[in-house]
Amino acid sequence: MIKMSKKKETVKEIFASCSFSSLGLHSTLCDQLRERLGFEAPTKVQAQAIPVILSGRHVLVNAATGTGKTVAYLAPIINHLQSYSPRIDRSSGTFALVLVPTRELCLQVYEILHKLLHRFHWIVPGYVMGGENRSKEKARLRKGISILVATPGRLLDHLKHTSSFLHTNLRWIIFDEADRILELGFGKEIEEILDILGSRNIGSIGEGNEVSNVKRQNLLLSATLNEKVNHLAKISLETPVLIGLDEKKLPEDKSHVRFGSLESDVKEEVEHPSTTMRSTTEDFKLPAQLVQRYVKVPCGSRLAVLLSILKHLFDTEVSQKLVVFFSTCDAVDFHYSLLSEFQWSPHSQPDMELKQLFLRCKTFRLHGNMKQEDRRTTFGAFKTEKKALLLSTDVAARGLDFPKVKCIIQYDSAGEATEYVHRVGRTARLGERGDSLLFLQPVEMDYLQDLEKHGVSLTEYPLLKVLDSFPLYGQKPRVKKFLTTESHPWILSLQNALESFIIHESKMKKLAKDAFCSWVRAYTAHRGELKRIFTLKKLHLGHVAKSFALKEQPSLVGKSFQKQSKKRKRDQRQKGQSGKWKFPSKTNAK
Ligand SMILES: Nc1ncnc2c1ncn2[C@@H]1O[C@H](COP(=O)(O)OP(=O)(O)OP(=O)(O)O)[C@@H](O)[C@H]1O
Repeated sequence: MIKMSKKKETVKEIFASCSFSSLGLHSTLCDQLRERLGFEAPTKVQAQAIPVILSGRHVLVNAATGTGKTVAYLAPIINHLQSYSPRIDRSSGTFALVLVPTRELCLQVYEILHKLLHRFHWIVPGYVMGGENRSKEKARLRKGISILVATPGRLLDHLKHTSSFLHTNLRWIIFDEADRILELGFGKEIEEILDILGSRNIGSIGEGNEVSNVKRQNLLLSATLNEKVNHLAKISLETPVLIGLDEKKLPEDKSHVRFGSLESDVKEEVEHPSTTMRSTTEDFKLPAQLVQRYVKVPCGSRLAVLLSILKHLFDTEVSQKLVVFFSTCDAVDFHYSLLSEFQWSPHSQPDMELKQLFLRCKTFRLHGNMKQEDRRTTFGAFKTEKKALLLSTDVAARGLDFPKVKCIIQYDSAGEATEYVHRVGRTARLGERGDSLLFLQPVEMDYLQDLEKHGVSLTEYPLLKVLDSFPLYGQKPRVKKFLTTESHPWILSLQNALESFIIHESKMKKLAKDAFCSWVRAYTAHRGELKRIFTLKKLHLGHVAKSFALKEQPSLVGKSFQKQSKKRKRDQRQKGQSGKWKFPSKTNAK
């Protein structure tokens, strides 16, 4: 009963009490929303944004994760394009450009677009993104794409080198997940794109400029706001309508919403944030129904605790879908192989043979070093599963919409609070219930205060209670005796089993060593204030090794470490030269 009314309350908080048609959308489009996507009524963000976007104003949307921002911008654009008379066709080139930070998000937006355009066959959707075949993309651009979804690096490439890419009719530029685009280091590319398209704010965008005669309308969407987003808003939006922003976040003079002086550059803004929209702690928008917890785990027991919690979650809930975030690609690979191969039955005596896979659920992995095709397959497969586990780097943290994910585990801390918010935003979407769990070592507990400063507060996860619930050799541990995690018999036995598994499998040992080295490197890459909390000096590297089930600490000056450093530098050089994928300093991180 209580559950029902809570659900109703959440529905009320998320959805608006109007219909799509009352917002001014064409009836065929409303039918598509209902039939193809199953959307009966608009979310609040959609109800606010759609009429404003239909009116032609520039818009900045700052709304919580999973509140329906994608349709909020796609629907009004389609609505405009379907009404053009005479009808547009492929030969008119591109009318709308949706910029997204990652390839997965590119495909996700394209999929929704494709569904919405089902009955508007003359409006052609398409995408271009890193990792895809350039010549095939060129051919598609030559034929004409009306609404183009793109990652910035590849788009810039085509703008410079694909002469048949027609964009003189361009009317809309949309920055989806703008904060992420900028964090990935695409700021320069974005400015160049705006310049080439004649869409940089120099008073009146798109009017009378040399590139286009079409009146431009730019839209910027972001679940978090910061100085960089602020700068992008300043250079790309003209007197925008702000949606989802609290009064207190607006600049003093609300009648003329401005974003700092046009002469100022990013640096100036960082130094004088008061001249711009305030980027404060309140900028984080989290779904109200999200239950956020942390678990305090000594370094050496981290792996055993992670596996125990996963087992507990998958054993107690039939349809469990879960994402675990790691700091590096190597860590994802190691844990993925471990979970796919590690067999252990707690019911059998240590020397007996009876074994079964420790975690019985489908496990997937996703990170930036995987082949594009594998990334695509994982993305599609995890979406449709009902019971599954995804191990991922931050490549999955932004914008991706995996239906029915019940829990997010941040095994390695996200570092920046914005990243924390985006990771947990993969659950509790659109009013659904969701849990998040953050792993912290005792020396990292100050991170909670850092999150608190951003209005994010977490409660403690009852770890010992969960560990006590596991029967060991058919018996439950005698609860009162074991007051610490590391001395808990379940953890001790599991850790032993993990270590002896790794020591006997040379492939696993290699993966564990590589993961250890990249983990250490990523740990040292925390920046600013976070460096004080996540300090390698405070850690015992032997304990870190244990968290990769290694009995001994691998050498950090050994071959493997040097090889990885060289590979990293080589990768960075290549990425820098091609201007494709640039990541923040966290190595092996995506
Ligand atoms: N009006 C609606 N009715 C029902 N479901 C909806 C509606 N609008 C969006 N959804 C669903 O809600 C989920 C979240 O939507 P979407 O991915 O657009 O959110 P978002 O705000 O962009 O999230 P993020 O900030 O994480 O990118 C998706 O599964 C989408 O299909």
